[in-house]
Amino acid sequence: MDCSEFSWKLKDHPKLPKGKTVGLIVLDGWGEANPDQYNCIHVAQTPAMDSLKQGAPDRWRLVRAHGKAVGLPTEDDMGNSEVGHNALGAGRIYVQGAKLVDLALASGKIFEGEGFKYIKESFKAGTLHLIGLLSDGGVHSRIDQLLLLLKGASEHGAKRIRVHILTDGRDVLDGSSIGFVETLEEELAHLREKGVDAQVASGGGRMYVTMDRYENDWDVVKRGWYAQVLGEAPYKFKNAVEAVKKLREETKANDQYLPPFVIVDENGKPVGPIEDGDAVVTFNFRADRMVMIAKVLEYEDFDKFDRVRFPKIRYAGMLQYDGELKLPSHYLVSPPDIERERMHKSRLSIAFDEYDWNPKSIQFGYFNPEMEEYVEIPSDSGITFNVKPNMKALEIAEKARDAILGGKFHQVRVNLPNSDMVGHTGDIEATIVACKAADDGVKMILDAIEQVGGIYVVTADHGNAEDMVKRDKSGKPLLDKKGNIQILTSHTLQPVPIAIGGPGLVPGVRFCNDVPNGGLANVAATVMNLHGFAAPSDYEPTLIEVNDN
Ligand SMILES: O=C(O)[C@H](O)COP(=O)(O)O
Ligand SMILES: [Mn+2]
Ligand SMILES: [Mn+2]
Repeated sequence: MDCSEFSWKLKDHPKLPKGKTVGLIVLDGWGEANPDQYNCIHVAQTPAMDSLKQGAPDRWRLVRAHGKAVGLPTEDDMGNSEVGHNALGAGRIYVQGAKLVDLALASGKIFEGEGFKYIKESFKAGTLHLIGLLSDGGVHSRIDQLLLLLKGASEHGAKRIRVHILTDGRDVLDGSSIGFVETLEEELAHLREKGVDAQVASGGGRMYVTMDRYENDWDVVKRGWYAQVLGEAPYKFKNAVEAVKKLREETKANDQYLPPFVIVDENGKPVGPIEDGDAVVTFNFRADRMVMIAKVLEYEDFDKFDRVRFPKIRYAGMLQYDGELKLPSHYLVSPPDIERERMHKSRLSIAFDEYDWNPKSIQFGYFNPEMEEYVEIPSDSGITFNVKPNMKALEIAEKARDAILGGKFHQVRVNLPNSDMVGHTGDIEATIVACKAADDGVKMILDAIEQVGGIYVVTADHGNAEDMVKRDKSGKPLLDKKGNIQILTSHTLQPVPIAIGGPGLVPGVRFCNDVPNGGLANVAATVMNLHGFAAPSDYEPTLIEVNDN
């Protein structure tokens, strides 16, 4: 784009007025699916969301929130917060991290880039360590990418490789980690046949080891540091398959929460602590749960916990995880270059500290600090969210309500996390409570919009709570070997609702019929219209039209 021609200024919408307060609610993990007992949104009392659906048929519709509509490689890829919020904020479909890594691996360019050249310098004298989430979930990482990376690294000179695994059970079925470790072990055995000294060195469950986010709990990262770098953990095993099987049995922990372990040799010595001169790659492409470990691995000055030993390593991320902090400074694949959202309106964003549209899930930061404010409501830490499924929905809704009534902002947007965070625990009863809590929050915010004569937009970033069971192709719940239903802790491929309304909405506004495959990326243009602006021409088209009759 020629910068001299570019202007952030948006054109006026030909028909829609400016000056209305727009309340934008993103329900986290709230999709639309068949109504049955495993659809927690259906089972829960959700009068506010029900009334939006039943109230005005041309102001409620579904939009796509998975697969190619949000820049993911295939239609089998479920949506997630990062890609969903990116699409919502960017108004266009950008190829996301998963696909960028696929392309770089397929073309081999990943091994020619600056990041790989940098770590390669350690291959002669040092060990290559790969740390990341071991599953095929495709949200944070993918095992097939790890296997290609292992193969490519060994072909490019890595002679000693150690893998530090984080078991999933959140984006994939609980218990599936055993199979993923077996697959990894097979590949490591192949490498060993070819003369590469390759082994798993440590591990632990993703929610308990390493993959914390937004500095919620540094102990999570510290446990990982001890296992991966210092070679110290409460559990020691000779091999990783045995480790995962035994820990699941003995501690009754699920894959997400397995305690940290290290692999030791016949003499009880850890096989792969990270030492001076080694190379380290964190192979997750998604950023949010990698920023903290990137800081620990990269920052000279660090005071969140005592690292005991800070090895001199060459470290690269799969992607750069934080564009503002330029963290890590070396990376194998460039992240999506998402243009900043264009919105010249004052706004308040309120989020539970797990997510937000902006700035954390994407690398935007403040557009204009004088016109924006971000509010974070701290989450409960140290518990799984099924214990307190109401979470902070009430506090979030009250903040949003007060901001709307206060009249300082043109736009107040809010993320209600309950259905997603509790849905990930796989606890169906608790998820039903969570959906009701989110709906209560919606009601409070819609009431405030009503009072100020504003406009609301209610949507979601991806599905989760609307389907809590793994199904066969015909939609029938799948049973495990013991005859129990297989609980689905992950997101889904389902579309999500979007509803508009409020006293400030011009009566003729409705969803148009000519965007039948509309997705989350179409929401930005829609919201711009509701603020009285036309969207830029390169945006995905608006979902609304104004009927003058
Ligand atoms: O990181 C997580 O919690 C899950 O892998 C995905 O959930 P999210 O995309 O809603 O964050
Ligand atoms: Mn989400
Ligand atoms: Mn989620």
